[in-house]
Amino acid sequence: MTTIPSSPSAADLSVERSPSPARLTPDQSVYVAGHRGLAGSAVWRALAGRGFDHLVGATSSEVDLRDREATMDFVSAKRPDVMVVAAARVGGILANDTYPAEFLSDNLRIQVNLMDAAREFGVSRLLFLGSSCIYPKFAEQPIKESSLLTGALEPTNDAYAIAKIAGIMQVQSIRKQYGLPYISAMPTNLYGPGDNFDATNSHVMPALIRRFHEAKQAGVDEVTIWGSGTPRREFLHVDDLASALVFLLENYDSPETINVGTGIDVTIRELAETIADVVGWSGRLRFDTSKPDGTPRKLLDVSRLRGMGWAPSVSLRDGVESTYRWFTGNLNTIRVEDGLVGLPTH
Ligand SMILES: NC(=O)C1=CN([C@@H]2O[C@H](COP(=O)(O)OP(=O)(O)OC[C@H]3O[C@@H](n4cnc5c(N)ncnc54)[C@H](OP(=O)(O)O)[C@@H]3O)[C@@H](O)[C@H]2O)C=CC1
Ligand SMILES: C[C@H]1O[C@H](OP(=O)(O)OP(=O)(O)OC[C@H]2O[C@@H](n3cnc4c(=O)[nH]c(N)nc43)[C@H](O)[C@@H]2O)[C@@H](O)[C@@H](O)C1=O
Repeated sequence: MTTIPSSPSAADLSVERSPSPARLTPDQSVYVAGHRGLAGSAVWRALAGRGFDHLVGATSSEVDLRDREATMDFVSAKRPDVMVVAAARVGGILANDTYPAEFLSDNLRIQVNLMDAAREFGVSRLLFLGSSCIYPKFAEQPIKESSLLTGALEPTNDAYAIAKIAGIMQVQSIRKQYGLPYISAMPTNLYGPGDNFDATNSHVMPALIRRFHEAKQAGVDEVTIWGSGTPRREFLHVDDLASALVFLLENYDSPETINVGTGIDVTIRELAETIADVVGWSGRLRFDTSKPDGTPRKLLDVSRLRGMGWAPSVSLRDGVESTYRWFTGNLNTIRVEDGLVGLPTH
């Protein structure tokens, strides 16, 4: 188990803090694109908790961000001061592997439309959310931001990764050509309240929370885990993500993307055992190796962000426990595309 690296010296601190960050102030209007999602809803909660009461949001049925005209019209009408780009087509390993055409097309259109509109209609500060899948499949671990584009991508999510890399390039191009302080951040695997708990298209954490819960409810004594259980993943609670993103909006102004994570990873088997223990289920784990493992390891080097003075606060055990409490308290409203055991299909 890797321990979180100690914070570098004060000298390093001066290297990363921007000379004049465009500070966030509660009187500013902030458009959180994707404000109902796992990450977007956490950012919304974090800003609201800091007294931001000019928050702007729209559902995908109100404004389909793949539609350029609708996106331009919305941003032109709202004229936000700040934009957080947390809207995207998102899914786990099987969803990415099954629908690469939509993951590429939808995400390119959403981010291009949003960032073109931001530049055109005077958004003074923007943060684009990428993902740790942008890095090479066999990047040296922990993965530094400088390893971007130094090797082949993981095939199960290369379409999504290319879209995200294009988003980083769009931020850098707007900075270079228009001089706007737009930034991008690369989070590790996220989890927490508001996640997508669909059995097939979700990420591993919500998928297993639901699967162990349903196994406990149904009294079954075996649960299937996809893959071999040997891949390692790093998991950041989404409230820690939101805290990091607000910190970056206030303190970071560089073209280089920046990793956001905990610096600690576990095997999928260890994760499954933790979730089973939290849910209170005991039985046999069966590993279905017909399902893809994906990248063997995806541990981010978070020393730059740590060196700026930010640190996560939610441990994996505490995060799984609080997420499971949220899950059981919101069974009637959680996002699934099929029915939960004992509940009608939404
Ligand atoms: N989940 C994870 O593990 C990780 C996520 N990220 C990144 O964080 C960001 C958010 O991901 P996450 O919160 O997990 O995703 P979610 O699926 O939870 O939320 C995505 C949001 O995007 C909105 N959206 C999707 N398509 C459209 C559209 N066509 N028009 C308008 N809005 C749309 C949805 O709106 P609505 O609800 O109204 O339909 C939803 O609010 C993404 O950029 C993702 O790449 C990065 C690393 C890890
Ligand atoms: C954030 C990141 O998320 C995706 O990459 P990923 O980290 O591989 O995503 P994942 O959470 O779906 O899987 C993690 C591991 O877990 C194993 N696993 C076991 N059992 C289940 C299971 O039941 N569901 C899922 N989804 N995975 C399972 C699974 O086999 C794999 O080895 C990218 O597509 C992209 O979206 C991206 O950027």
